[in-house]
Amino acid sequence: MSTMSTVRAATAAAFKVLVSHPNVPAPALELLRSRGAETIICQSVPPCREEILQKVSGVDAIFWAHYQPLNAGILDAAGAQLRCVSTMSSGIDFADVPEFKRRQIPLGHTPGVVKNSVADLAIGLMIAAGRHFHAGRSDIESSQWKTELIDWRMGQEIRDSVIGFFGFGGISQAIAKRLQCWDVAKILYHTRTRKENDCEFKAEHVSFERLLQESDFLVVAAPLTDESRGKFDAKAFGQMKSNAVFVNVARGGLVIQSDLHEALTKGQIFAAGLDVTTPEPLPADDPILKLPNCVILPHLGTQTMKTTIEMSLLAANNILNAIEGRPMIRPAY
Ligand SMILES: O=CC(=O)O
Repeated sequence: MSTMSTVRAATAAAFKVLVSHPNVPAPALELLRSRGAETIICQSVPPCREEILQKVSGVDAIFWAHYQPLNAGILDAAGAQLRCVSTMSSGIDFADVPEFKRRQIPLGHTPGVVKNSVADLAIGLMIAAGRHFHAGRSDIESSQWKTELIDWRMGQEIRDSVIGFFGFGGISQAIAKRLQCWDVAKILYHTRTRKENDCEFKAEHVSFERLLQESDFLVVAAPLTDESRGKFDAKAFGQMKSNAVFVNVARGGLVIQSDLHEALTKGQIFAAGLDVTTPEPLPADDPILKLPNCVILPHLGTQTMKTTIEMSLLAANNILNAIEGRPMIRPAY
């Protein structure tokens, strides 16, 4: 045994980590094990609550790798020795944060590392929705090519457009950064307070009303909270431009989906591109899937191998920091 590994074996106290999904990337599991963790891995896909409740008993840490409720039931089943939890997600709307605070259990998550893959996908949705990717494909399948018409499937261009962001954190800023060379007219954003670094992106902080009234493309990239839930309702869609393209890469809960359906059907707004819906999974017969001007993806924002590995390593490092007595890298509260 090398001197280094002798030291590690002598200093690393063994601790148990419940990993809630069998497909967590190997580098994260290897990192945890290299620092003394015994990993207890749930095998069911989709995750089975009973298996989690049974295996979580007595662990020191929980690596939560899916969007199922993370609440008092799980914390009780783990027991009083539980020292920390990290999700492998940016959003933590499925976690009962007040309960974590009440019990003073550190909770980590993985924002930041998701920004590039989600930003790429958001730009994809802006173009896909603005340029009729969904209806165009259906036109081909139903032999409805209308190239003889000059105004057939006219779309919205990003060039010279006002781009609005609801939320201006890492994801919105990564989109704004990409758009710097797209000749946009203006970048607007709405957050509770002005961001100090907004001049980097030549972005202007505006009221929610101005965001709605002036955006040609409106991108939602903000956490789902009590304040943001249902923010995009009939009243909001009613204030938007008829050429507006609405994109949501955050959470379905920020939108009243039936109101969005109506706005798209009535032509109150031009199109929508959604990576997130209510519910998820969306039933195959949901009316929103029938709309020609709505492009919908099954929550693929972070689904690249590079980002998934980065998320898993950040979640593992959150846990290791807490176990080793340091602050988590990305604490959720
Ligand atoms: O939606 C994805 C995430 O919260 O990481």
